[in-house]
Amino acid sequence: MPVIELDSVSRAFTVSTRTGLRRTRREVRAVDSLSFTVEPGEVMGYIGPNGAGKSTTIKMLTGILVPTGGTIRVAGVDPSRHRMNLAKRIGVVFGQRTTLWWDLPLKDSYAVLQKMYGVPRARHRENLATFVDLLDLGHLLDVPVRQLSLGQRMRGDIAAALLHDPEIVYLDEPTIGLDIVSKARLREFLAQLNRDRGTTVILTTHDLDDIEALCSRVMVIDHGRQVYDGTLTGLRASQSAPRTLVVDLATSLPPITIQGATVTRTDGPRQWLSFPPSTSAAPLVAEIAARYPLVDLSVLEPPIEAIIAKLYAGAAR
Ligand SMILES: Nc1ncnc2c1ncn2[C@@H]1O[C@H](COP(=O)(O)OP(=O)(O)OP(=O)(O)O)[C@@H](O)[C@H]1O
Repeated sequence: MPVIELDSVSRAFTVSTRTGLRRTRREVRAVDSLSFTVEPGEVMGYIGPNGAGKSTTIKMLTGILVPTGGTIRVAGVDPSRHRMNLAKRIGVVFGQRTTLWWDLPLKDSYAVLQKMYGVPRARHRENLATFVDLLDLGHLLDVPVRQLSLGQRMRGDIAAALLHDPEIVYLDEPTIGLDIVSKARLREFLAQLNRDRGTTVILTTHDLDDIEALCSRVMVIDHGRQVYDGTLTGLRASQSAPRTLVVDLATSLPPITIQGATVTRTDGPRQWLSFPPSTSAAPLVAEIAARYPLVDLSVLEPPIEAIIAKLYAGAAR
């Protein structure tokens, strides 16, 4: 049974603008007839250009905002009507701002959260020990949040969002501003959380490496409407961006001729062959190996940034 269900969900805002003495009001449809379901344990990337409606969707899923149309169920309940009860079953991390108490040491914030959520002491201790270990928070527990670096604070925030064992976690730009090593560690942690605890994760990000590293499913929205829902592989195929087979031959040769692929570049014994996204590389490799002195090879996928840019541009048109 889905843990998240949206049926024709819309959210409109009335914005007023002033030109000279005239004030005009117009309606902005931040989310427009959105329908989708998420199964328990899924890790879904939720992406779209600026102003696409991602934060508005997440706010409706947490019950902060009420839809102006359609219905939402999260963990079986309407989020805006059961916001307090639902809070015990979800975790939220906003990369841009902390939910921790600025002047308190991390460990005091965690103690407050344990009381707020009514987490049994033994379970709290167990969870805290796990997250302190996995997120390397041991040396930071006595430090007031205001003194933490961005990466340290983010790790602290993620532990805070998970201490009450939520079934669903919404992460809004969790790796924003982090260095490469911190990003990699955070992604590893989230993957492990999903693997070990079956936590459902909805991840909003502009960092497509987050999506590549974590998400079995990606949903793209633009102007409040869904423009793609499926796997990353499917997304690549849908935009028909070609894949590239890079072959290293024993010697420099003129461009090789293979059915179903075209040489786009050569550099000494290395040649780049472009082939359609719907095709498997296996028969091409077999043919090249049979006819040419093949030493090594690799397959390059089209950069995901290029595919997303193409998709956004298409949706905008
Ligand atoms: N409280 C509000 N009042 C008026 N308009 C709003 C409000 N909140 C959002 N909007 C508008 O709704 C649209 C969607 O905004 P939203 O913040 O959901 O986008 P987003 O996809 O999260 O963008 P970003 O990637 O920039 O964070 C935008 O046009 C935004 O200006």
